[in-house]
Amino acid sequence: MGTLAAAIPVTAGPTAASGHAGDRRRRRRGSVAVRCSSAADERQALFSRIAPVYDHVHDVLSLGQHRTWKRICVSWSMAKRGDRVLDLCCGSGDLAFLLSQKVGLDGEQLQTAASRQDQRWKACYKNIKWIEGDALDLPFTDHYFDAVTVGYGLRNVVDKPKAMQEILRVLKPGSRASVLDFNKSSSFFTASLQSWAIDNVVVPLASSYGLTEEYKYLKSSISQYLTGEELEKLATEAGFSSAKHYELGGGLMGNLVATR
Ligand SMILES: C/C(=C\Cc1cc(O)c2ccccc2c1O)CCC[C@H](C)CCC[C@H](C)CCCC(C)C
Ligand SMILES: C[S@@+](CC[C@H](N)C(=O)[O-])C[C@H]1O[C@@H](n2cnc3c(N)ncnc32)[C@H](O)[C@@H]1O
Repeated sequence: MGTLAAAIPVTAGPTAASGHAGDRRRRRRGSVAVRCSSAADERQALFSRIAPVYDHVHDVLSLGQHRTWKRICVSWSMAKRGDRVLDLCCGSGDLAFLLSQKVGLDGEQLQTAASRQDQRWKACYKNIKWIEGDALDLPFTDHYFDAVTVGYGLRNVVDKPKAMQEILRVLKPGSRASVLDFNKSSSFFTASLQSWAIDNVVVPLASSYGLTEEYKYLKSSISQYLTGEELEKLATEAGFSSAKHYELGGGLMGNLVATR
């Protein structure tokens, strides 16, 4: 189990009710879905250990660039005002908050999100539902979302084809999935630079927070990940009509855009 976040702006009246009809678990209208990070297995426990310093470590290590990469991921999802969107593997919610601003608040505010005590709190964030769920068994009906984002999550799920099939299932026809992650580069130079940066910058800094092993996992997870070309194939084999992987950050990161 892990973390999901759905930004679901609702218009007053019947749409609001139908907005819940799609939930497999049929939550009561106005129910508060509270995000709780499950520590069901070691990988979830790893992210729970990182959570307290997650944003700060990333700001320092990427010189704030991770926020740019996340904005690009959300932009390429084509989420727009009034859409119903999902941020899968949402973690501390960076992409969910960006999506929330994209889709905005239309009409009645239906949900109270788990609040993140942050002076940047915006009214639209009330359209977010924080849900504990499994990317491999999403608690939503078919064709439920106008866009899905996954930020640094697909690399961490144990069954990537199943995750892509679930994303496809919950997307409306013609909608997009935007998947941001580290890039498993085919370039020897880029792969060597990335490996050097993780060994000599990322892990030493993470060690100062007592997170040596956690960030050593990062390197092994990238080595076991898929290249951009393999991610495109993963998406089309799952049933997406088109898929394109774009390199970011000089090839250190990558974003897959797949259209249903
Ligand atoms: C937000 C980022 C990574 C999230 C993340 C994902 C994982 O799967 C992990 C697994 C285990 C431990 C930690 C993570 C994890 O943090 C990307 C930005 C943060 C990176 C750690 C920074 C990487 C820096 C580049 C290698 C070099 C950047 C050079 C230049 C400043 C662009
Ligand atoms: C590196 S964090 C990414 C957080 C956030 N998306 C970001 O961009 O910073 C990976 C997240 O994936 C979640 N995760 C891993 N496997 C999952 C699964 N099967 N279902 C749902 N979430 C999962 C973890 O709980 C963690 O919050």
